[in-house]
Amino acid sequence: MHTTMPDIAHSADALQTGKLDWVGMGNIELPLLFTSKGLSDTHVTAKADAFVNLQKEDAKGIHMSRLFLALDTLSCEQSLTPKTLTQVLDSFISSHQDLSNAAKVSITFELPLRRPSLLSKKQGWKSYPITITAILVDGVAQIELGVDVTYSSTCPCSAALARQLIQNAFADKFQQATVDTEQVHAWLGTTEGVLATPHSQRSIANIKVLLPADSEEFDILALIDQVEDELKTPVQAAVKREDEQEFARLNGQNLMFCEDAARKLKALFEHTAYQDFYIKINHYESLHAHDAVAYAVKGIENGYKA
Ligand SMILES: Nc1nc2c(ncn2[C@@H]2O[C@H](COP(=O)(O)OP(=O)(O)OP(=O)(O)O)[C@@H](O)[C@H]2O)c(=O)[nH]1
Repeated sequence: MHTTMPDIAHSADALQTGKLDWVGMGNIELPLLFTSKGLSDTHVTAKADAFVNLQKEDAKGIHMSRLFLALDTLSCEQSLTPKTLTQVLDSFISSHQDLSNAAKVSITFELPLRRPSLLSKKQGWKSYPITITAILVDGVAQIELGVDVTYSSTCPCSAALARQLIQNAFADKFQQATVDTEQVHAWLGTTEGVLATPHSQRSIANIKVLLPADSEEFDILALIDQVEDELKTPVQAAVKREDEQEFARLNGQNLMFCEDAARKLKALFEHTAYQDFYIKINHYESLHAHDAVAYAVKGIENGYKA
Protein backbone atom coordinates (compact mmCIF):
# COMPACT_ATOMS: atom_id res chain seq x y z
CA MET A 1 0.00 0.00 0.00
CA HIS A 2 1.37 3.42 -0.97
CA THR A 3 0.84 6.32 1.36
CA THR A 4 1.50 9.91 0.43
CA MET A 5 4.38 11.51 2.27
CA PRO A 6 3.54 14.25 4.71
CA ASP A 7 4.47 17.68 3.34
CA ILE A 8 4.51 19.95 6.33
CA ALA A 9 5.68 22.97 4.31
CA HIS A 10 2.14 22.95 2.96
CA SER A 11 0.11 21.38 5.74
CA ALA A 12 1.55 22.40 9.10
CA ASP A 13 0.80 25.61 10.91
CA ALA A 14 3.62 28.03 11.59
CA LEU A 15 4.41 28.13 15.32
CA GLN A 16 4.43 31.87 15.09
CA THR A 17 3.35 33.87 12.06
CA GLY A 18 5.42 36.67 10.53
CA LYS A 19 7.56 37.73 7.59
CA LEU A 20 11.23 36.82 7.42
CA ASP A 21 14.02 38.71 5.65
CA TRP A 22 16.02 35.70 4.46
CA VAL A 23 15.48 31.97 4.82
CA GLY A 24 17.62 29.33 3.18
CA MET A 25 20.81 27.35 3.48
CA GLY A 26 24.40 28.13 4.35
CA ASN A 27 27.65 26.44 3.33
CA ILE A 28 26.32 24.37 0.44
CA GLU A 29 29.18 22.48 -1.21
CA LEU A 30 29.19 23.51 -4.84
CA PRO A 31 31.88 22.69 -7.41
CA LEU A 32 31.57 25.29 -10.17
CA LEU A 33 33.05 26.35 -13.46
CA PHE A 34 33.91 30.04 -13.12
CA THR A 35 33.96 32.21 -16.24
CA SER A 36 35.70 35.58 -16.16
CA LYS A 37 37.12 37.87 -18.83
CA GLY A 38 40.69 37.10 -19.85
CA LEU A 39 40.85 33.79 -17.94
CA SER A 40 40.32 30.19 -19.03
CA ASP A 41 37.20 28.78 -17.40
CA THR A 42 38.31 27.59 -13.97
CA HIS A 43 36.94 24.71 -11.88
CA VAL A 44 36.54 25.96 -8.32
CA THR A 45 35.30 24.31 -5.15
CA ALA A 46 32.79 26.82 -3.92
CA LYS A 47 30.52 27.14 -0.92
CA ALA A 48 27.15 28.80 -1.41
CA ASP A 49 24.60 30.44 0.84
CA ALA A 50 21.15 30.57 -0.77
CA PHE A 51 18.09 32.45 0.42
CA VAL A 52 14.64 33.76 -0.38
CA ASN A 53 12.58 36.05 1.78
CA LEU A 54 9.41 34.71 3.35
CA GLN A 55 6.61 37.13 2.78
CA LYS A 56 3.67 34.90 3.51
CA GLU A 57 3.15 35.34 7.20
CA ASP A 58 1.36 32.06 7.89
CA ALA A 59 3.47 29.79 5.62
CA LYS A 60 5.27 27.10 7.61
CA GLY A 61 8.45 27.46 5.62
CA ILE A 62 10.20 27.73 2.29
CA HIS A 63 11.16 24.82 -0.01
CA MET A 64 14.85 24.40 0.62
CA SER A 65 15.24 21.58 -1.92
CA ARG A 66 14.18 23.91 -4.74
CA LEU A 67 17.01 26.35 -3.94
CA PHE A 68 19.46 23.48 -3.64
CA LEU A 69 18.48 21.96 -6.99
CA ALA A 70 18.66 25.31 -8.81
CA LEU A 71 22.26 25.62 -7.58
CA ASP A 72 22.94 22.04 -8.64
CA THR A 73 21.88 22.92 -12.19
CA LEU A 74 24.33 25.84 -12.10
CA SER A 75 27.05 23.46 -10.93
CA CYS A 76 26.39 20.60 -13.36
CA GLU A 77 25.07 22.26 -16.50
CA GLN A 78 26.35 25.83 -16.59
CA SER A 79 29.29 28.03 -15.78
CA LEU A 80 29.13 30.90 -13.30
CA THR A 81 28.42 34.19 -15.13
CA PRO A 82 26.26 37.21 -14.24
CA LYS A 83 23.56 35.74 -16.49
CA THR A 84 23.48 32.23 -14.97
CA LEU A 85 23.62 33.71 -11.49
CA THR A 86 20.58 35.85 -12.25
CA GLN A 87 18.82 32.79 -13.69
CA VAL A 88 19.44 30.98 -10.39
CA LEU A 89 17.83 33.83 -8.49
CA ASP A 90 14.90 33.88 -10.94
CA SER A 91 14.34 30.22 -10.34
CA PHE A 92 14.54 30.70 -6.55
CA ILE A 93 11.65 33.14 -6.82
CA SER A 94 9.61 31.36 -9.49
CA SER A 95 9.76 28.19 -7.35
CA HIS A 96 8.45 30.18 -4.38
CA GLN A 97 5.48 31.95 -5.90
CA ASP A 98 3.18 33.30 -3.19
CA LEU A 99 6.00 33.02 -0.65
CA SER A 100 8.86 35.23 -1.84
CA ASN A 101 9.72 38.26 -3.95
CA ALA A 102 13.43 38.48 -3.13
CA ALA A 103 16.31 36.05 -3.53
CA LYS A 104 19.96 36.08 -2.58
CA VAL A 105 22.92 33.85 -3.26
CA SER A 106 26.46 34.22 -2.04
CA ILE A 107 29.23 32.08 -3.53
CA THR A 108 32.71 31.87 -2.02
CA PHE A 109 35.78 30.20 -3.49
CA GLU A 110 39.52 30.48 -3.95
CA LEU A 111 40.58 31.49 -7.45
CA PRO A 112 44.10 30.36 -8.40
CA LEU A 113 45.79 32.74 -10.85
CA ARG A 114 49.14 32.49 -12.61
CA ARG A 115 51.07 35.58 -11.56
CA PRO A 116 54.34 36.78 -13.08
CA SER A 117 57.44 37.48 -10.99
CA LEU A 118 58.67 41.09 -10.80
CA LEU A 119 61.80 40.78 -12.97
CA SER A 120 62.89 37.19 -13.53
CA LYS A 121 60.08 36.27 -15.94
CA LYS A 122 59.02 33.30 -13.80
CA GLN A 123 55.42 32.51 -12.92
CA GLY A 124 53.65 30.99 -9.95
CA TRP A 125 50.17 30.32 -8.56
CA LYS A 126 48.57 32.84 -6.28
CA SER A 127 45.17 32.15 -4.83
CA TYR A 128 42.60 34.89 -4.26
CA PRO A 129 39.58 34.51 -1.98
CA ILE A 130 36.51 35.53 -3.99
CA THR A 131 32.92 36.11 -2.86
CA ILE A 132 30.20 36.78 -5.41
CA THR A 133 26.87 37.86 -3.98
CA ALA A 134 23.76 38.42 -6.06
CA ILE A 135 20.40 39.76 -4.91
CA LEU A 136 17.18 39.91 -6.90
CA VAL A 137 14.38 42.06 -5.51
CA ASP A 138 11.19 42.73 -7.49
CA GLY A 139 12.95 41.71 -10.72
CA VAL A 140 16.01 43.92 -10.21
CA ALA A 141 19.33 42.10 -9.84
CA GLN A 142 22.47 43.45 -8.18
CA ILE A 143 25.76 41.59 -8.28
CA GLU A 144 28.65 42.23 -5.93
CA LEU A 145 32.17 41.01 -6.51
CA GLY A 146 34.40 40.67 -3.46
CA VAL A 147 38.10 39.86 -3.36
CA ASP A 148 40.87 39.95 -0.77
CA VAL A 149 44.20 41.26 -2.05
CA THR A 150 47.28 40.59 0.07
CA TYR A 151 50.23 42.98 -0.07
CA SER A 152 53.17 44.25 1.92
CA SER A 153 53.12 47.64 3.64
CA THR A 154 56.24 49.31 4.99
CA CYS A 155 55.73 51.86 7.74
CA PRO A 156 56.68 55.42 6.65
CA CYS A 157 57.27 56.48 10.25
CA SER A 158 59.60 53.58 10.91
CA ALA A 159 61.40 54.27 7.60
CA ALA A 160 62.02 57.92 8.59
CA LEU A 161 63.31 56.88 12.02
CA ALA A 162 65.60 54.28 10.44
CA ARG A 163 66.94 56.90 7.99
CA GLN A 164 67.75 59.21 10.90
CA LEU A 165 69.76 56.47 12.60
CA ILE A 166 71.64 55.89 9.34
CA GLN A 167 72.36 59.62 8.99
CA ASN A 168 73.62 59.78 12.58
CA ALA A 169 75.83 56.74 12.07
CA PHE A 170 77.22 58.36 8.93
CA ALA A 171 77.98 61.59 10.80
CA ASP A 172 79.76 59.63 13.55
CA LYS A 173 81.76 57.55 11.11
CA PHE A 174 82.78 60.22 8.58
CA GLN A 175 83.64 63.35 10.50
CA GLN A 176 86.28 64.70 8.10
CA ALA A 177 85.33 67.51 5.66
CA THR A 178 85.90 65.42 2.54
CA VAL A 179 85.06 61.75 2.44
CA ASP A 180 86.35 58.98 0.25
CA THR A 181 83.47 57.80 -2.01
CA GLU A 182 84.83 54.26 -2.17
CA GLN A 183 84.92 54.07 1.61
CA VAL A 184 81.36 55.38 1.91
CA HIS A 185 80.18 52.97 -0.78
CA ALA A 186 81.73 50.03 1.08
CA TRP A 187 80.39 51.23 4.43
CA LEU A 188 76.86 51.52 3.01
CA GLY A 189 77.08 47.84 2.10
CA THR A 190 77.47 46.81 5.76
CA THR A 191 74.88 46.40 8.50
CA GLU A 192 76.87 49.01 10.41
CA GLY A 193 76.17 51.46 7.56
CA VAL A 194 72.47 50.64 7.13
CA LEU A 195 72.03 49.89 10.81
CA ALA A 196 68.24 50.10 10.96
CA THR A 197 65.43 48.80 8.72
CA PRO A 198 61.79 49.86 8.89
CA HIS A 199 59.15 47.27 9.75
CA SER A 200 56.79 45.92 7.10
CA GLN A 201 53.66 43.89 7.48
CA ARG A 202 51.59 41.49 5.47
CA SER A 203 48.42 43.42 4.76
CA ILE A 204 45.05 42.60 3.27
CA ALA A 205 42.63 44.81 1.36
CA ASN A 206 39.07 43.45 1.55
CA ILE A 207 37.35 44.87 -1.53
CA LYS A 208 33.68 44.72 -2.55
CA VAL A 209 32.38 46.31 -5.74
CA LEU A 210 28.86 46.48 -7.10
CA LEU A 211 28.95 45.64 -10.81
CA PRO A 212 27.31 47.94 -13.35
CA ALA A 213 23.69 46.83 -13.97
CA ASP A 214 24.38 45.70 -17.54
CA SER A 215 27.48 43.56 -16.77
CA GLU A 216 27.52 40.54 -19.05
CA GLU A 217 30.73 39.03 -17.71
CA PHE A 218 32.85 39.00 -14.61
CA ASP A 219 36.24 40.65 -14.91
CA ILE A 220 37.98 39.61 -11.73
CA LEU A 221 41.41 39.88 -13.32
CA ALA A 222 40.95 43.58 -14.08
CA LEU A 223 39.81 44.22 -10.51
CA ILE A 224 42.78 42.40 -8.97
CA ASP A 225 45.28 43.96 -11.40
CA GLN A 226 43.93 47.46 -10.71
CA VAL A 227 44.25 47.02 -6.95
CA GLU A 228 47.72 45.44 -7.11
CA ASP A 229 49.00 48.06 -9.57
CA GLU A 230 47.76 50.80 -7.28
CA LEU A 231 49.25 49.36 -4.10
CA LYS A 232 52.51 48.37 -5.91
CA THR A 233 53.60 45.75 -3.35
CA PRO A 234 51.32 42.70 -3.73
CA VAL A 235 52.71 39.50 -2.21
CA GLN A 236 54.62 37.51 -4.80
CA ALA A 237 54.45 33.94 -6.06
CA ALA A 238 57.72 32.98 -7.80
CA VAL A 239 60.67 34.92 -6.35
CA LYS A 240 64.33 34.80 -7.43
CA ARG A 241 66.90 37.17 -5.84
CA GLU A 242 66.42 39.83 -8.50
CA ASP A 243 62.67 39.76 -7.75
CA GLU A 244 63.32 40.04 -4.03
CA GLN A 245 65.56 43.06 -4.60
CA GLU A 246 62.89 44.70 -6.76
CA PHE A 247 60.32 43.97 -4.04
CA ALA A 248 62.60 45.69 -1.51
CA ARG A 249 62.85 48.71 -3.84
CA LEU A 250 59.08 48.81 -4.37
CA ASN A 251 58.50 48.63 -0.60
CA GLY A 252 61.00 51.44 -0.02
CA GLN A 253 59.38 53.61 -2.68
CA ASN A 254 55.79 52.92 -1.57
CA LEU A 255 55.84 53.44 2.17
CA MET A 256 52.30 53.41 3.50
CA PHE A 257 50.09 53.70 6.50
CA CYS A 258 46.71 51.99 6.32
CA GLU A 259 45.26 55.47 5.56
CA ASP A 260 47.47 55.73 2.46
CA ALA A 261 46.33 52.35 1.15
CA ALA A 262 42.65 53.19 1.78
CA ARG A 263 42.91 56.61 0.13
CA LYS A 264 44.73 55.23 -2.91
CA LEU A 265 42.09 52.56 -3.49
CA LYS A 266 39.24 54.99 -2.86
CA ALA A 267 40.67 57.36 -5.49
CA LEU A 268 41.11 54.43 -7.87
CA PHE A 269 37.50 53.21 -7.53
CA GLU A 270 36.06 56.70 -7.85
CA HIS A 271 37.19 56.56 -11.49
CA THR A 272 35.63 53.20 -12.33
CA ALA A 273 32.18 52.16 -13.55
CA TYR A 274 31.35 50.20 -10.39
CA GLN A 275 28.06 51.36 -8.92
CA ASP A 276 29.44 51.29 -5.40
CA PHE A 277 32.53 50.10 -3.53
CA TYR A 278 33.62 49.08 -0.05
CA ILE A 279 37.23 48.94 1.09
CA LYS A 280 38.57 47.59 4.35
CA ILE A 281 42.32 47.82 4.80
CA ASN A 282 44.01 45.62 7.39
CA HIS A 283 47.66 46.12 8.23
CA TYR A 284 48.67 43.21 10.44
CA GLU A 285 51.30 45.15 12.32
CA SER A 286 54.70 43.75 13.15
CA LEU A 287 55.46 46.64 15.51
CA HIS A 288 52.25 46.10 17.49
CA ALA A 289 50.28 43.02 18.44
CA HIS A 290 47.17 44.79 17.13
CA ASP A 291 46.18 45.77 13.58
CA ALA A 292 45.95 49.12 11.81
CA VAL A 293 42.57 49.32 10.03
CA ALA A 294 40.90 51.80 7.64
CA TYR A 295 37.54 51.74 5.84
CA ALA A 296 36.29 53.66 2.83
CA VAL A 297 33.06 53.51 0.80
CA LYS A 298 31.78 55.47 -2.16
CA GLY A 299 29.25 57.16 0.07
CA ILE A 300 26.11 56.97 -2.10
CA GLU A 301 22.58 57.00 -0.75
CA ASN A 302 21.49 53.49 0.36
CA GLY A 303 24.97 52.26 -0.58
CA TYR A 304 27.66 50.50 1.43
CA LYS A 305 28.23 51.70 4.96
CA ALA A 306 31.75 51.69 6.36
N1 LIG B 1 11.70 25.05 5.34
C1 LIG B 1 12.62 24.33 6.00
N2 LIG B 1 12.97 23.11 5.52
C2 LIG B 1 13.92 22.42 6.22
C3 LIG B 1 14.53 22.95 7.38
N3 LIG B 1 15.44 22.06 7.82
C4 LIG B 1 15.40 21.02 6.97
N4 LIG B 1 14.47 21.21 6.00
C5 LIG B 1 14.15 20.21 4.99
O1 LIG B 1 14.22 20.60 3.65
C6 LIG B 1 13.63 19.53 2.93
C7 LIG B 1 13.13 19.97 1.61
O2 LIG B 1 11.91 20.68 1.72
P1 LIG B 1 11.07 20.94 0.39
O3 LIG B 1 11.86 21.70 -0.55
O4 LIG B 1 9.74 21.54 0.78
O5 LIG B 1 10.91 19.43 -0.13
P2 LIG B 1 9.77 18.75 -0.97
O6 LIG B 1 8.45 18.99 -0.33
O7 LIG B 1 10.18 17.34 -1.21
O8 LIG B 1 9.87 19.54 -2.32
P3 LIG B 1 8.67 20.12 -3.19
O9 LIG B 1 7.85 18.94 -3.60
O10 LIG B 1 9.37 20.82 -4.31
O11 LIG B 1 7.90 21.07 -2.29
C8 LIG B 1 12.56 18.96 3.81
O12 LIG B 1 12.88 17.61 4.02
C9 LIG B 1 12.72 19.76 5.09
O13 LIG B 1 12.59 18.95 6.25
C10 LIG B 1 14.11 24.21 7.87
O14 LIG B 1 14.59 24.73 8.89
N5 LIG B 1 13.15 24.87 7.16
